[in-house]
Amino acid sequence: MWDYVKIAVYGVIAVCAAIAASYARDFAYQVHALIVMLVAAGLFLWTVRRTGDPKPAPETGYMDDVVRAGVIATAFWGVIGFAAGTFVASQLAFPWLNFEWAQGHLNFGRLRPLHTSAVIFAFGGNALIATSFYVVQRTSAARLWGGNAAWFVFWGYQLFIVLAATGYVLGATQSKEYAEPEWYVDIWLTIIWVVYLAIFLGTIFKRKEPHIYVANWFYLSFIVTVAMLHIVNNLSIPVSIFGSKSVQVFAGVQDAMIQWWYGHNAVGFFLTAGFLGMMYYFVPKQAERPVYSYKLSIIHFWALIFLYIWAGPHHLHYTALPDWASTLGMVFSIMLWMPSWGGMINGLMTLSGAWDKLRTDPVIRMMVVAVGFYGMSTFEGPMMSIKAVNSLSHYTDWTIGHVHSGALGWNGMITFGALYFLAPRLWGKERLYSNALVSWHFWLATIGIVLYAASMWVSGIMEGLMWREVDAQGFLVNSFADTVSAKFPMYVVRAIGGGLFVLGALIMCFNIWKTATSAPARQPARVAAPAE
Ligand code: HEM
Ligand code: HEM
Ligand SMILES: [Cu+2]
Repeated sequence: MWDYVKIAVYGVIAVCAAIAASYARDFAYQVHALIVMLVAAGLFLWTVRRTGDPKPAPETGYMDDVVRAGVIATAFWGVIGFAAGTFVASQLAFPWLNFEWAQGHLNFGRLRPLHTSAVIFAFGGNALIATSFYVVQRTSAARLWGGNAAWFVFWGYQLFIVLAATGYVLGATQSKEYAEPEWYVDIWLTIIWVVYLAIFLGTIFKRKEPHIYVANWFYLSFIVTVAMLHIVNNLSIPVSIFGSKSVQVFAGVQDAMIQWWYGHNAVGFFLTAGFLGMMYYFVPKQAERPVYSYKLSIIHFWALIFLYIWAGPHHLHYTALPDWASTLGMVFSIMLWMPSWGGMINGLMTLSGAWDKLRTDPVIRMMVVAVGFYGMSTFEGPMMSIKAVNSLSHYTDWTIGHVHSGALGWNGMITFGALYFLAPRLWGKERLYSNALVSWHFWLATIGIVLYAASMWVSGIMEGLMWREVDAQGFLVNSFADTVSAKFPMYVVRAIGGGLFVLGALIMCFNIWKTATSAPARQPARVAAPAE
């Protein structure tokens, strides 16, 4: 019965998508309609062929297939996103890489959002979904709630990524940073996100462990807040149901404020709270030590989520935003330093009594560097939010350096650590294929980050100072083009740093692949064990 419902739904979607493709008012919309049509038609055929097959007995252990798929997707999108980053970095250094034949598709303007979405949503998002599914099952001693709904979230999310990425290259964008996808892609993501929330909550409700471990608090705040941010920032009215263009509901300074309320809290809840959930599970597990202070974890959780939500206006200093709002954002940003460092201290001190592991275990080294970069970028952020500092740093590469010390150092390294933790366990292996390769990855990535951050500090502060330099008569000394050409060496260094980072990620893919295929096996424990 259920199969027939599915067949009918897939069939209707495929037909509607075909109609939409034929009425499409723009090329991006048409391509998207065709992609949806093909996916729905494929699912239709697949379901038809399997209808009436005897159903396998329902599994009872932890649901790890979807986590395995998530690990592969994270590594895959990571390489794509880092490579895209290295390419756009090279385009800034060598403008001829904006090939004439690819104008309007593969030039910097089109590829930049492709990079940001690939790393944040495809790499980071898959890492968050996969690890949250793993962690919530282990800490609740319960199988994921909702059965195959987890697969819907996984594949639905990949479809979202493909629609977003192809949209950018074909020019469908609502021009809001980190929220570029157009209205129908936003609606699709909303549906996936609601199912994701249901699975996560459902698993927590049916937990056998009375206590809800703090990592789950962080994951939950990430899921709930991202839902809220996504819906409010994407309120828009499509120009036509058959076209990708839409018009934002908010306008002017209200739109800017909503956008940066979203943008800042995307950092706060997507790139921070979710990844803290990761830290709170994987660092203690890898170090084989309990969390340093459970009390601190609760205090810094509430302080963090309460403070983050007010800090958005620090992205709009010296704009049409009222002065008081900008001051409010600055004050909350400075206060945010405290809970951020509370989290960092809790992560680092979890190693107390196990510091020797830094010498022997490259995975724990990766996690410690991640937490260190988290501390650095959450010190730098509050400093940059001070209006006087921001008047220098804003619009410069300093911001880009800040972004990437958080993104590469914190998000990247903690994810690599989690993947290295997960790979042997998910594929039932005794250990990783090679710890030496983890060490190689560690050093390549660390040197890459240092080259990236250092070159951007130099270039950012230099261009900021060049822009404000005036002569005795009060005339500007430098033209804009002077500042651009002065940045050339730093741009080359940054691109080299990016290249090292990609190389490290490729080594990780190789290591995980070899772990899955040829590391010595271990007896897999597939039944739900007590919370671990
Ligand atoms: C190989 C690694 C990477 C390289 C070479 C790289 C390079 C770049 C470049 C060249 C830009 C554009 C800067 C500009 O417009 O001046 C950029 C922007 C950005 N990247 Fe990356 N990136 C890398 C990895 C990552 C990762 C892992 C993340 C996030 C998890 C990330 C997040 C971002 C964000 C959020 C922006 C926009 C920053 C802003 O608008 O202020 N990047 N990246
Ligand atoms: C206490 C924590 C933090 C504070 C107060 C903070 C503050 C700031 C400030 C003031 C800016 C510059 C705004 C501008 O001049 O345009 C900024 C930009 C940015 N920060 Fe942070 N930051 C923090 C942590 C982080 C972390 C941990 C990450 C990444 C994981 C991050 C990612 C970003 C991104 C992506 C931007 C660029 C936004 C854009 O213009 O596109 N921040 N942050
Ligand atoms: Cu912010």
